[in-house]
Amino acid sequence: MDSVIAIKDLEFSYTAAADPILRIAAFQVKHQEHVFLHGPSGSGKTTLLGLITGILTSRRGQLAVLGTQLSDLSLRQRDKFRGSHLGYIFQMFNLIPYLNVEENILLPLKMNRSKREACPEPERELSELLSELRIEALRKQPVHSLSIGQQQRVAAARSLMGQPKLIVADEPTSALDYDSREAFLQLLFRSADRHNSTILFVSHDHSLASLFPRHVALKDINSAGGSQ
Ligand SMILES: Nc1ncnc2c1ncn2[C@@H]1O[C@H](COP(=O)(O)OP(=O)(O)OP(=O)(O)O)[C@@H](O)[C@H]1O
Repeated sequence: MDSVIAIKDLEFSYTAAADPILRIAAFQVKHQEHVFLHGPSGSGKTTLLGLITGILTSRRGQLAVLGTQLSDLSLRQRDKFRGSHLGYIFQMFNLIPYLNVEENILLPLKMNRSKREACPEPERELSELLSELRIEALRKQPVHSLSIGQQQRVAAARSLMGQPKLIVADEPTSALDYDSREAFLQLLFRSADRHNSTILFVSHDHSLASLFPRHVALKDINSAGGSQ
């Protein structure tokens, strides 16, 4: 299996009566690629990530992640699939505010058996991630006491915990200045490469594109009209 994401003739609208927001004839992401997907606000980036992570489902076309057709899975199976194989970083990070840094990073292992099994030495992996993302000194601090940049690195560490094959990131750097974003991405890339993880990173901020070996404009793969 060469493609981590394989889309063919995918079509999606939020309601049956509405015009499609996404109509994608073909889009593939290969193993260990770092892909930057950009498009203006409202163009459908988050919707596409919702489909790839199995939070949303499409009635038309094919969408395979790691060789599994998501439409073949029930809602419960999709939740399990996401927990087992994906790591994600969202705009608001979705950290649990009253837990400390290490508790947040270890959460994917608590929630998912496959990730637990992929990680026989959780303490060692935790220490490596804390060190790689330069947050060792913060490990016992509750996340609500951290700066945005620190929270972002905790979210990145959590997304890498349990060696997910695919990491999807939805504008996780929007609150940072350019230098901090670049430094964060370099850390994320290094950590992902060490874990052999593939990255799909979406943003409306085109200035980050040059940091990625492959960039894709959503409008170039999406033939639906919408607000692009
Ligand atoms: N739950 C929903 N129900 C109906 N329409 C929605 C829903 N979520 C998003 N949309 C619409 O789908 C379109 C695409 O939204 P989406 O959030 O995917 O865009 P985006 O490119 O991620 O935008 P941004 O960069 O602002 O986050 C927008 O027109 C939006 O209004």
